[in-house]
Amino acid sequence: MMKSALLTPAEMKRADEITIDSGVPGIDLMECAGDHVARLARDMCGTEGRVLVVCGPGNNGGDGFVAAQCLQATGRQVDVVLLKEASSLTGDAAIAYSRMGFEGELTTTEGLRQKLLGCSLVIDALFGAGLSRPLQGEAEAFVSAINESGIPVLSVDLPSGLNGETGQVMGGEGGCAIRAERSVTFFRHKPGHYLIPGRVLCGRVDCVDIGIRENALSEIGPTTFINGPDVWSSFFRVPQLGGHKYDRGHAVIFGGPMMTSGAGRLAAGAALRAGAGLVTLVSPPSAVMANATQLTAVMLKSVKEAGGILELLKDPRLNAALIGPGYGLGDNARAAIQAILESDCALVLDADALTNFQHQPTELFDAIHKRAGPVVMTPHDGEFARLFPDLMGLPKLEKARQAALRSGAVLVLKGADTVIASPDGRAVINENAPAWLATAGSGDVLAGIVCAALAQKVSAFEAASMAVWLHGAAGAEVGPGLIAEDLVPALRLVIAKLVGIS
Ligand SMILES: NC(=O)C1=CN([C@@H]2O[C@H](COP(=O)(O)OP(=O)(O)OC[C@H]3O[C@@H](n4cnc5c(N)ncnc54)[C@H](OP(=O)(O)O)[C@@H]3O)[C@@H](O)[C@H]2O)[C@@H](O)CC1
Ligand SMILES: [K+]
Repeated sequence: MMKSALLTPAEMKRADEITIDSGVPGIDLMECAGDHVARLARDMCGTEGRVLVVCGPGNNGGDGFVAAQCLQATGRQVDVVLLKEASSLTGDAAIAYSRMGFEGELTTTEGLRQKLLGCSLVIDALFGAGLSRPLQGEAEAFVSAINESGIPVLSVDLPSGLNGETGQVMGGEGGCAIRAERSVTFFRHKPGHYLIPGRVLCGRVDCVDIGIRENALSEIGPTTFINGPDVWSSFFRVPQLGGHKYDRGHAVIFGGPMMTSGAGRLAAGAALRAGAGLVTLVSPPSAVMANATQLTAVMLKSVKEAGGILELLKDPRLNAALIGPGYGLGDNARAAIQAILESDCALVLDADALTNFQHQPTELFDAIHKRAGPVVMTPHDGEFARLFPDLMGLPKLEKARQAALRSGAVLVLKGADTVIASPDGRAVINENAPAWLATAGSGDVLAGIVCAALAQKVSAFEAASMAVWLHGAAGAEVGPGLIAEDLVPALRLVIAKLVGIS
């Protein structure tokens, strides 16, 4: 799990301190960091052209001085531009500057524009983890001039202006940040490398080892991770010889009336493909015929109202349920959801199941807190806003964490940078979803996969993380032209690769 840990800038600072306290001089870390920056710079622009290193007043600038020295040592033409006088540098950055062997130039924005003419790469070493406020004045003007030049940028640690914890530009809409082609960070990625817009501003990100002590992580205790098998593979159930379909759980999908019955079918198909031993699609009588003509391995059941649902879920073999996709709104729908909440099975609430409680969210959260079985909620931003309007101004990670805590559910806040947050404080950020995945029915498939993982008795946080990753991987497998129906067969290929039988 520690392999996939993400560190906030404050946690990274702590990792630096722990390493330095253990006897590694800070300047050694900086020299290692700067050396990597120089290597990547050479990678980006080959042997030709002048490199411009733009350095800020802190240690991010220090990495820039080391990179400049390394590049010059290999015969590269390098210019260093300073945002603040060299005499104001302190600590490791001052040491790196003095070792550089040539002077940086303190210049104006106009001077920077002149320097940018004809150079083949800019190294952005203005601000990294120590950015504490929106860029203004000369710093803002420097960033604008670099972006306007159109010259490829390699950012050190983070694109200057980007908040490494939230992935947002410091200062929001009115703020500004570097748009990099590549970024290089140290020891572990930061959440801001994966959260949008940070992910877009960073370009490709390399994470390199600079000698930070691995055991710093156990002291720091990170709570944010990048999603991948490292987070949940020990929970992934592979069928065993001698096993039984009942060992893999029985997922119940509650589908809607005929005209919106497709959503339930997509979810049911996905649940079966994702490994639930049995799947039953429960629907109102009006939809049974439509479902029966299109489904074969999925079992069907017709239930009219909440009383029937209560009765059905008394069977303990039905151990996971999904309600929401295409389900419908209104008093009857709300009563059905309340009936399901009263059962003990693991539960996924999606789409209409969330919208049905937009005017009484605390009623929903109270029911979730009271029940024994786990709940996963899978809202997109619009559904989230209906249940948690007061959290909308927060950065995405914080939003998801607070919503999980308040509701008592594992919260999957969907998007290109889906965040999965647990009420216990853990969160993962997903990064494998292609843009093609943003299409009608895609969320229904995801909800079905979550339900399948819960049916296989995977804990809720790992079930949600696993499902989001499988869904993204299936999307990548299908690629351009993807429609939701394609995801279900693609899951087979993804699972085969995952268990090493491709
Ligand atoms: N030994 C180590 O620790 C290692 C660190 N490493 C590297 O160090 C980086 C972190 O260094 P850092 O902590 O010095 O922060 P950094 O990003 O350079 O900025 C701080 C300076 O900027 C200033 N400032 C802030 N916001 C501002 C604004 N909006 N506009 C204007 N000024 C602003 C702030 O001033 P103040 O807030 O005090 O006014 C301060 O002077 C990290 O990203 C990595 O690259 C690696 O070499 C590995 C070893
Ligand atoms: K930077």
